[in-house]
Amino acid sequence: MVRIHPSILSADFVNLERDLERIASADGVHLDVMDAHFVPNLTFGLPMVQRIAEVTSLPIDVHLMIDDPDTWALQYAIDGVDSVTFHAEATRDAVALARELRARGARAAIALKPGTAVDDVLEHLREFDMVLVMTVEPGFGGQSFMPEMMPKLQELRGRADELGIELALQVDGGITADTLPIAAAAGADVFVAGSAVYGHADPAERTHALRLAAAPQPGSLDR
Ligand SMILES: O=C(CO)[C@H](O)[C@H](O)COP(=O)(O)O
Ligand SMILES: [Co+2]
Repeated sequence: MVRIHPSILSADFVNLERDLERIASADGVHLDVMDAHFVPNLTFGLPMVQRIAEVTSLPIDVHLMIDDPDTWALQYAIDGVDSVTFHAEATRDAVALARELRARGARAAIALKPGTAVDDVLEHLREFDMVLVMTVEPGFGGQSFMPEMMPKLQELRGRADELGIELALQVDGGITADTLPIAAAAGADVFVAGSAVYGHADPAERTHALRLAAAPQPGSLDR
């Protein structure tokens, strides 16, 4: 099943409740937590995630771009948070952290920066509910999609199919109505979009346009 998860990174933080209502037809909302250490940008932390969880009924997908998620990620497994994603590059023991997140009722997800290979994740694929393949360098919205990440998606989807496990494959960075079908064809099924949704006057319409872009076209060989 295709899922569209707008990122509020490009929303109006002063009118956030209004901007959340504008994406009511989405499947989830993606919250980018950045600490100005793991990535060279600073956004928000747990108090903001807690408050958003109080005002939206959308499942929340937290993307932690922070150092030391082994220490901090569990705090984000609160009511309303569907999945917590931590970066492979920042984590000491990804399997242990994923198990702890699951024990707390959150879906566990691991993210890979563009320069990070899939090998370690492939070895432990059953431990994760979702893998996030970054299609930009994490830190900022509005960057260009990296099509060279598609083999990672193909490899992950192939291994998940071999193992017979349900694995969500998320892409984040530069997703538009033009790039989404490329990622979908490579095996992605959860699509994060920040500027493609909130960089336009009508985020509801843009959310709908992304969903249409994800629908298999007649005659295509897409999954
Ligand atoms: O994790 C992120 C950046 O590190 C954001 O989720 C992502 O970049 C969304 O922005 P856009 O769709 O504009 O690329
Ligand atoms: Co993100």
